[in-house]
Amino acid sequence: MTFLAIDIGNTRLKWAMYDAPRPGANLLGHGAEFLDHIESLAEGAWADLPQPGSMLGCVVAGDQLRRRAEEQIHERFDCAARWVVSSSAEAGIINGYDHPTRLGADRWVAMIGARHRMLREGPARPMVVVLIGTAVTVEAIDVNGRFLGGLILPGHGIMLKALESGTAGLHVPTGEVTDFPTNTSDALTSGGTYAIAGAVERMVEHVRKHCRAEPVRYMAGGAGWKMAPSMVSPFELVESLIMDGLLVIAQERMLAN
Ligand SMILES: Nc1ncnc2c1ncn2[C@@H]1O[C@H](COP(=O)(O)OP(=O)(O)OP(=O)(O)O)[C@@H](O)[C@H]1O
Ligand SMILES: CC(C)(CO)[C@@H](O)C(=O)NCCC(=O)O
Ligand SMILES: [K+]
Repeated sequence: MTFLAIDIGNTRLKWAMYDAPRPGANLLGHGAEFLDHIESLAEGAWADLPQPGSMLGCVVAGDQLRRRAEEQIHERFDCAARWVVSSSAEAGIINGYDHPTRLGADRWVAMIGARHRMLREGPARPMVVVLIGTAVTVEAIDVNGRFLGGLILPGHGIMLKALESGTAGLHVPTGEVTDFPTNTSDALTSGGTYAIAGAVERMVEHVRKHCRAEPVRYMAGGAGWKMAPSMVSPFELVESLIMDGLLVIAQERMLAN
């Protein structure tokens, strides 16, 4: 039974079609569209896909974008649109947020995907899970799968836009990440990169201290590959963390029915 997974972030919609709703399923196709281009999905990227038996997605871009995606799903496929809502516990993660449903669904799903991956590879350990997209999020999870809390910070693009709009002289091309930047481009690019790397490392230290163990470290998101070389503690780049989480949830829900 084929399965369609969709992740609607604040910049792009990512989708992936699998041959079954279970972790490790074979990928039949995948793609990403900027949010302005959602209306082209049914007649474009999805035109030649097989019918999904079911779908599951996560949305952080708001109700209007969710509805625009649902129109494309219903235009092209004969399956109900279902979206993950963060809850107090699901698929091995316990939600420590003050208001569990206010936690971004992308963060929730990524943690579920991460926990499942870690347990497949070895014994349970605490985790730090980082998403590097439009915004950056840094989650702390203890050895029992309890989400302790997380950071939200501006992504690289938003940091640069904020500096450009708040100053007179900071409109420059993208630079290189260097230890000692000696021009404006390199200073901005390195500043943004190390702001993210530094925040992430603080969370790694918080988890080490609180959990008294070395955390497993995973990162994902469209700009993850750009950040990976600049991280302080090494992070494993797992591009599919959100899709993996959607597969885990879809399988658990099927087994429960
Ligand atoms: N050198 C860089 N290092 C880190 N991030 C960068 C860099 N250059 C650009 N970015 C930013 O990374 C952000 C994420 O890009 P992208 O759209 O690929 O991620 P995404 O995971 O699809 O985001 P979302 O899920 O929020 O839609 C963009 O805001 C982009 O401007
Ligand atoms: C923080 C983002 C923008 C990251 O994509 C998203 O997860 C979101 O909109 N979250 C809702 C607020 C929260 O998670 O506390
Ligand atoms: K995202």
